[in-house]
Amino acid sequence: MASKKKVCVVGSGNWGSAIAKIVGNNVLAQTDPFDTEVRMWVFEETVEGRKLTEIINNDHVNVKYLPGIQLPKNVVAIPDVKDAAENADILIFVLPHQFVRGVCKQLDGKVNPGAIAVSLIKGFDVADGGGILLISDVIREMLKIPCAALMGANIANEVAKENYCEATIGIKVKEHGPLLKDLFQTDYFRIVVCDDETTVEVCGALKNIVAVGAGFADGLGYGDNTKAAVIRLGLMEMIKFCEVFYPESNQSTFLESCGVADLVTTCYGGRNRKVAEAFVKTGKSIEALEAEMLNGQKLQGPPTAYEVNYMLKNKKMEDRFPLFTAIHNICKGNLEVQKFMDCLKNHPEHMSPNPRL
Ligand SMILES: NC(=O)c1ccc[n+]([C@@H]2O[C@H](COP(=O)([O-])OP(=O)(O)OC[C@H]3O[C@@H](n4cnc5c(N)ncnc54)[C@H](O)[C@@H]3O)[C@@H](O)[C@H]2O)c1
Ligand SMILES: O=P(O)(O)OC[C@H](O)CO
Repeated sequence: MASKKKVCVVGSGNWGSAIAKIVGNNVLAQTDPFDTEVRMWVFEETVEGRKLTEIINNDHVNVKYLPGIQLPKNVVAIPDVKDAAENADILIFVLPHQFVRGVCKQLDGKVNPGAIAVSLIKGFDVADGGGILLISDVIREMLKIPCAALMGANIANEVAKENYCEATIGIKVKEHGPLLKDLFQTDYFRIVVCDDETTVEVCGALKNIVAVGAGFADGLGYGDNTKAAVIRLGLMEMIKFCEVFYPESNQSTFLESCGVADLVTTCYGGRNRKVAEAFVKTGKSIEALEAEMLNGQKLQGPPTAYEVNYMLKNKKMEDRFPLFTAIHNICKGNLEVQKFMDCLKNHPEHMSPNPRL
């Protein structure tokens, strides 16, 4: 008889904890093929005098990152990532993208060579030579295991409350589709599997930049029509980005939850939007507001804007992506936020002749 598949969640922030709830319940309901214990790596910290791992293992709540939500008792918090990942068959990577290399370094040579990974991480990694890497590429290259991606319109607090939503799993290895769908799907979290893993992941990363722009528009006092324009121009740049840098990309993937749906939800309900609005209204730095407003949660939009700009600048292509470029420059203090409206008004999408006619 084949041994049961052991699952490890690498990360335990807001989304990491919400997904551990789903996966913990799903493995209990499907003891074939899954082992009933789900190990969750927790970056240890002290919360009100107690270790966070101790709180999660005794009270079954991540009081810091997902307060008020009961985690299943079979989700076991472990402070050492090597112990958490030991012998795992499925590794779910779900941590802020700025930490992924450091965590993979700790896991180097320690993961089961037959394991598969799935990345829920939104962002890029800057590469030598002026380019960027997908986070799944970093995981594949550092751990030498295959990696899928799960992205979608999934604000963690809403998913944790079991409000209906959808997600997209992008795979490169066909057999991973049904297994991962069984692991993640519930009646309130509906999954579509597609074979365009790259676009799934690129959408998840880029929409966070657009969400920062949506927050700027909100902070400047504009209404929903303006935000819709930010979303549309952002979407056009996302599509162009895939056409230019990932020509194998399939445009129909933008219609999955990982595409337009995630863009919309993030531009209305996400953390990037919220902090960007406060940036305009308070004049404080993004870093200060992240610390002040998010209680340890991390923004992905501003670092992703930097990573994208790093590549665009190196390739002398900033002017082809003026929205992404302006958002990065505003975050860095190189452009006044009031100039954001000029960026929208003068966007090449409005120039004649219309490139699509
Ligand atoms: N929160 C959401 O609604 C949501 C939804 C979908 C996808 N995502 C994506 O999931 C990924 C993880 O997001 P999240 O919301 O779970 O995290 P989060 O924003 O809650 O980040 C906090 C986590 O980072 C950990 N951390 C802090 N310092 C660290 C360090 N030096 N090294 C390693 N870990 C450290 C903390 O312990 C905590 O677990 C991100 O890429 C995010 O874009 C988030
Ligand atoms: O809160 P944000 O802005 O990090 O966005 C959360 C998720 O990515 C939405 O799917």
